[in-house]
Amino acid sequence: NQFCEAGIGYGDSECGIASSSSSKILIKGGTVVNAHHLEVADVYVEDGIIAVVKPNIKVGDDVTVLDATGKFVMPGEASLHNWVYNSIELVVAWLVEVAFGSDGEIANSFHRNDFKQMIAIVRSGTMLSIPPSLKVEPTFLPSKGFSLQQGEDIILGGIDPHTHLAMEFMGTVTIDDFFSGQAAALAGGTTMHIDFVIPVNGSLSAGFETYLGKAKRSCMDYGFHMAITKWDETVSKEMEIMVKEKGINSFKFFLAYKGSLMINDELLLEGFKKCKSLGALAMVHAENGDAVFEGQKRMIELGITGPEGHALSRPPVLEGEATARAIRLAGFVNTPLYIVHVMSIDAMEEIAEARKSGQRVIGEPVASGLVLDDSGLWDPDFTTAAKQELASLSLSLNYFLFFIICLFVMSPPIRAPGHGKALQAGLSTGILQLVGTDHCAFNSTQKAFGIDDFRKIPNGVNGIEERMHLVWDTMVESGQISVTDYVRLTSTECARIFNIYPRKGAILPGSDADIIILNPNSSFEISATSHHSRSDTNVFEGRRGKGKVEVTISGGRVVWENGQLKVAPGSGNYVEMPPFGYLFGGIDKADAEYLSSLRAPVKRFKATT
Ligand SMILES: NC(=O)NCCC(=O)O
Ligand SMILES: [Zn+2]
Repeated sequence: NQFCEAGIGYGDSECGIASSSSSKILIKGGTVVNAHHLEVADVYVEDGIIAVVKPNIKVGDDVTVLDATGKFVMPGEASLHNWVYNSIELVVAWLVEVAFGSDGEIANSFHRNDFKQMIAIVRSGTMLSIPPSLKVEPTFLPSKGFSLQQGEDIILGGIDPHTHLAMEFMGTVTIDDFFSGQAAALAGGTTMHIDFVIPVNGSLSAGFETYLGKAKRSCMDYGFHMAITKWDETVSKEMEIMVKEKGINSFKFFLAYKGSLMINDELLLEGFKKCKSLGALAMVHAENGDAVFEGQKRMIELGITGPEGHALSRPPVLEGEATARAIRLAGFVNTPLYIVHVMSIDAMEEIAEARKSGQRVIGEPVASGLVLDDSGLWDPDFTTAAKQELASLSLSLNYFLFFIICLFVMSPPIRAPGHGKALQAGLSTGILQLVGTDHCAFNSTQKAFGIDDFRKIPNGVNGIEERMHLVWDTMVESGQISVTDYVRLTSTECARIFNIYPRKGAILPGSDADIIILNPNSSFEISATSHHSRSDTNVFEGRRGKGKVEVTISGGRVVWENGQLKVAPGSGNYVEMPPFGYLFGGIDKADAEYLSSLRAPVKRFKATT
């Protein structure tokens, strides 16, 4: 039903089952964009797979035809089924949430906001009418050598390499689960994401099973990375099982979050060695956790307990230090390294140096780090905008300001103006390789855990729904990157790094039919009142830009069209990712060359007396 499909259901019992019938789709007249090439062509999809990409495909009447003339078609996926709108169910669920979730004035105030959003979603719900199907004529088989025309566009569905759905973190759980987070993703043109499994009491297998359970309500394809939070023989053996039997080919090490997820350099080295032997990619959250801990103490001693203390306690230099350390240790082991959420010039410069010297280091900026800055924390005019909202929500000014500022709390912090622009330049010049989100959303009630102490504000911001629009507007519209670069940075490079290309990340015959149609002449506006995340806030609130994802096709089914989502829990699939991706090519040769260059051990003869 619509309640479920809008991503705001609270239990399986309320949610409908996705249609399992396959569909045939022809996307007509768009500009098909791959990372390597752009062409005006039609795309014919059957049984969830791209079957033909060529101009002027003729089809029969059992095929759904989508007109993409004047638009870009890029990698994405869709699921057709009827959905029923039930506002009573929605309001009851909201009342339950208020009854069980209210904790004081702040919580209740923001539940009122929840309600406003829910009503807005309910009011906007309508059924999608699907155009009559047309039959495919057997003469239209994959072919090469057709001529290009000017003017229309189709684009690959985005892949988000970095999300945290249903994650237990800092005493709470992220507000978006695998259903609501993925519904939001699809509405924004992302058709696959890779989430981080957190081990349960250090057990990788238990963590994996737990996350498979969380992902049961998935409505699009997803893969897993896995965090390593301790080290012993069991962890080492389990890493092997994860890679060889469970489809995981990347492990993340946290150098921050002292006392919880953080590991030390000894463990990092063991982890890097193991990753290398398995052909698995090592990933690092790069901040010096010991120094952050010291910085936090310093802030509290200075009486700085508000959210600005978060940024002040973990400055860019601590991100730069940890990035440099991780890079050097990965270089020492000679294994490829992926730095997640690069937020500062300091970290980016370390990556640039390493890449210049030939080291295999991948840098991932995230949507928030690229387009936001920390000025909201310091700008005196900021209160003006806040007061206007305040009037409509009848909140106290202090609480309202506090929430707005808390929203921006993530780690590493969103930096001062200048860092984001530099990260954009890093992306356009190849220093950084792909864009993620680190979608780790909380609602205002959860952010309020840190009302008296910034160290208790759950770290994380949204982005899974906004990334494709923000990168298009910020990077393509401004002329910093081309349309093919856009596909590379938001989809193809992720698929290549995690070794699932060209099944994902390409519009080619045989690839999964994960496709979006993006209209470059349309525009978007971001707001918590219209987004599909369960959060009652949006860190990009009020942002407008050009370029709109008008259609999302996931696994060959239209899931987003005319501003309506048509998804159901349980329709998404786990994508296994094999080890030894392209980053591992030649590592063995480099090792052999290193060994042969040692001229050691030196043979020494003991002097006889
Ligand atoms: N980044 C953040 O603030 N939250 C998510 C956990 C992490 O990736 O560090
Ligand atoms: Zn992180």
